[in-house]
Order: sequence, then C-alpha cells, then structure tokens
Amino acid sequence: MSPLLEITGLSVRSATKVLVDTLSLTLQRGERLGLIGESGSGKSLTALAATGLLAPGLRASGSVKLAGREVVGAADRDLDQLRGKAVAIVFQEPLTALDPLMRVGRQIREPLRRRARRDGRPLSGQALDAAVLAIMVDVALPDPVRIARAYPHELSGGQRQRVAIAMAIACEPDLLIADEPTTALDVTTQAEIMALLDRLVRDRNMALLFISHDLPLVASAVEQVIVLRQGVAVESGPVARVFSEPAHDYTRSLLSAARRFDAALEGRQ
Ligand SMILES: Nc1ncnc2c1ncn2[C@@H]1O[C@H](COP(=O)(O)OP(=O)(O)OP(=O)(O)O)[C@@H](O)[C@H]1O
Repeated sequence: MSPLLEITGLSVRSATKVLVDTLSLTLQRGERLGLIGESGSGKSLTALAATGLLAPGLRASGSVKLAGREVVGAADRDLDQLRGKAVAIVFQEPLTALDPLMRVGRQIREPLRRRARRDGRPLSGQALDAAVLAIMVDVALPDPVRIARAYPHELSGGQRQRVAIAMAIACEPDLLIADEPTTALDVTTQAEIMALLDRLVRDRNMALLFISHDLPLVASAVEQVIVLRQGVAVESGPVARVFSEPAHDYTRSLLSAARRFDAALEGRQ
C-alpha cells in the first residue's frame, strides 16, 4: 500500500535562506507522527509545503507525494482535488479557517456538500442540515442548533477550534495535519481538544501529523516523532525512545527546558 504522505528530500528556500533542509518522512494510514522543534524551526513550512500552500516568495524542491500524487510543482487546480479528500489542516488560530461574516452552520455545510458530491451521493436540503448537526455533535459542540446559527465571533476559542475541526473532518480526509491546534487555548480547553482529536483520528482511522513545540503534548498524541532544528531533522524515532534516550544535544536541551518549565510550575503551586 502506498503511503498517504511521502516526503523525500524536501527543501524550502526563501530568496536568501534554506528554511527546511532535505527533510524526509512517511505516513501510512492510521499512523501518528509528531514534528517538534523551537519556534522558527520549519514545522509550519513543512505542513504548508506538504499541502502546496507555501507563500509565493518561498520555493520547494524535492518530492512530496500525497496519496501518490506529486505536490511539488503541481498546479493549484490539481492540488484542490487532493486538499480535503487526501489531507485537511487544523491551524493554531481557528479564525484562520473561518469566515467571520458567515454563520457557522453554513461554513460546515460547504465541505460536507462538496465531499458528498465528490463521492457521488449529493446531499442537500434537510439531509444536508442533518449532516451538519451530526458532525457538530461528533465534535462535541454544545447546543448545535444555536451554534449553527451563530457567527464565529459569538463563540469561545475552544468552540471555534471545534468548528474548524468539524470543517476539516467533514471532508473525510485520510490525513489530518494539526499545526499547534491548542496553543491559543487555555489548559482545560487544550486537554479537551486533544482528547477530541485523539478520538476522531482513531474512530476515522486517519493518519495524523501533529506539529507542536509542547513536548508533553506531543508525547500524549503520537507514536513517532521527528525533531527539527533550523529546518534540519536532527533526530527521529518512537516518541518513548526519543524522549527517554535522546541521541542529539538539541533534543536533550528541548527536554530539559520542558522539565525546568514543569519544575518551575510545580514550585509555584
Ligand atoms: N513567507 C516567508 N518568507 C520568508 N521566510 C519565512 C516565511 N515564512 C516563514 N519564514 C521563516 O521560516 C522559518 C521557519 O518558519 P516556520 O513557520 O515553519 O516555523 P515553526 O517551526 O512553525 O515556528 P512556530 O512554532 O513559531 O510557528 C522562520 O525563520 C520564519 O521566519
């Protein structure tokens, strides 16, 4: 079976700098991989390059195969067919994905309708409304009838992220990329969103590429991890092994910074 995502020797360059340097990774259905590193290490650029969403000033080279199709150098028209079906992304800031001027229910309806039409089982009218409410229930949005009529600014940050997740899974993607999906949320909401993502990824047998600088969060979410430093993968392997016996100084420094932070928090309690 060919991998859902196969990145081989991916580099991303700006006019002056190499921002991601010959990165390779593979994700099969049902696998969960974490990409960790400090701010600016190239995690988000990897996700954007994987989906053909790099900003115009950046250039990708190497190969990114999504569901067997080459992304590097592909036309936007061809990538549109892959986005949603093969891959969907949840970003740190849910407002990135939401239209501030459109009611939430209508925003969830669009990807649901598109996916249903693509699968040759078009949905409309009451059946589509029922599907919208069902997916809102699936992401545990409270009072879905009311929230479907609300605008994004009328929701809490956690509710908005649930809506963004609903829109992502409405496409029934094989691979979900979650780029710091809980960083903008308070600790309790963070835990709820992580539990939701965990359940959805398992129930729907999706692959997960989880991007975060938060090591304990990554440890709870994935089985394999890649450590990125200044665009270079310095270490990779099973998360339990990498975190308990880090082979690279940079990984050791990330882990000890996380431990110092935890200890400082405990000391304050
Ligand atoms: N459009 C761009 N043009 C030039 N440089 C960019 C562009 N986008 C990102 N960069 C640079 O590329 C590097 C990697 O950025 P990236 O957003 O992938 O980091 P990250 O690891 O996701 O960090 P964070 O956790 O802060 O989001 C950074 O130095 C950033 O300044």
